[in-house]
Amino acid sequence: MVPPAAVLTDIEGTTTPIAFVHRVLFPYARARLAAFCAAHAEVGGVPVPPLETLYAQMDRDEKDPVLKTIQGMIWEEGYAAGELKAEIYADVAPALRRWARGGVRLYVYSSGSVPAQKLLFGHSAEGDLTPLFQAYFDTKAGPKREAASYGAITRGIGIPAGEVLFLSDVEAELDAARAAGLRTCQLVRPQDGTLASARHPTAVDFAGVAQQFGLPHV
Ligand SMILES: CSCCC(=O)C(=O)COP(=O)(O)O
Ligand SMILES: [Mg+2]
Repeated sequence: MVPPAAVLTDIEGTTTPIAFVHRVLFPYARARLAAFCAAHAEVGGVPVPPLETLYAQMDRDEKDPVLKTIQGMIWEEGYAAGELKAEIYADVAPALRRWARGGVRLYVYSSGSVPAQKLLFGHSAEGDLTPLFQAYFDTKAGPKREAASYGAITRGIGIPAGEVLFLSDVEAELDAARAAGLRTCQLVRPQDGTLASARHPTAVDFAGVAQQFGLPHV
C-alpha cells in the first residue's frame, strides 16, 4: 500500500480526549463568557451575540464561528496565565514527529478556531507541537460534515485528495471526507467511548494508524 503523502487530523476525540474539551475547555470559556461580553461589543468586526444566545449555542455544542472565535480568545488568556494546559493523547506527539521526519505533510481540521487550534498544540504537555503542522483549517473551510469542505482543503494545500489521510472519531466527518476522495481512518479511543464505524478503517491510536497505512512507525 502506498502511504499517504499528507495527514489531516481532527482534534476532539482524535488527538485530544473529548473530556478535556467538554470538561475543561468549554467550562473555562463558559465561566468567563459574561465578563468577555461586557468587555467586547464585537469580535473581528462581527457584533457579539447576546449572552443568552451564546449560552444556548454552547448547550447545543453548536460550531458557530463567532462562538468559536470567542472561546479561542478566552482560552488564550487561560493558556497565557498558565491556567490551561492542553491534553493530547500520549501516542500523538511521537507519531506526528515520526511522520513529519519521514516527509509526511501534517494538517489540522477542527471546528475550533485556527487560533484556538494553535494554542492547543502550542501548550501541550509534550511541548510546542505547532512546528509539526503545515497549516490549520477551521469552519472557514466549510462544515466538517460536508464533502465540499474537504475538496476546498485539498485544493488549498495542493495535494490530490487520494493522497490525503483524514483522521477523525466522527463517522459523518469521515463519510464527507471519503466522498471528496480522501482516505479515512476512524480513531476509536476507549477513553472517549467512540463507537466503531462499519464503513471506515479504525485504529485505537496513532501507532495503529501508522501500521495500517504504511506511515513511519517503530
Ligand atoms: C481547538 S480545541 C477546541 C475544539 C472545539 O472547540 C470543538 O468544537 C471541537 O471540534 P472538533 O472539530 O475538533 O471535534
Ligand atoms: Mg472529533
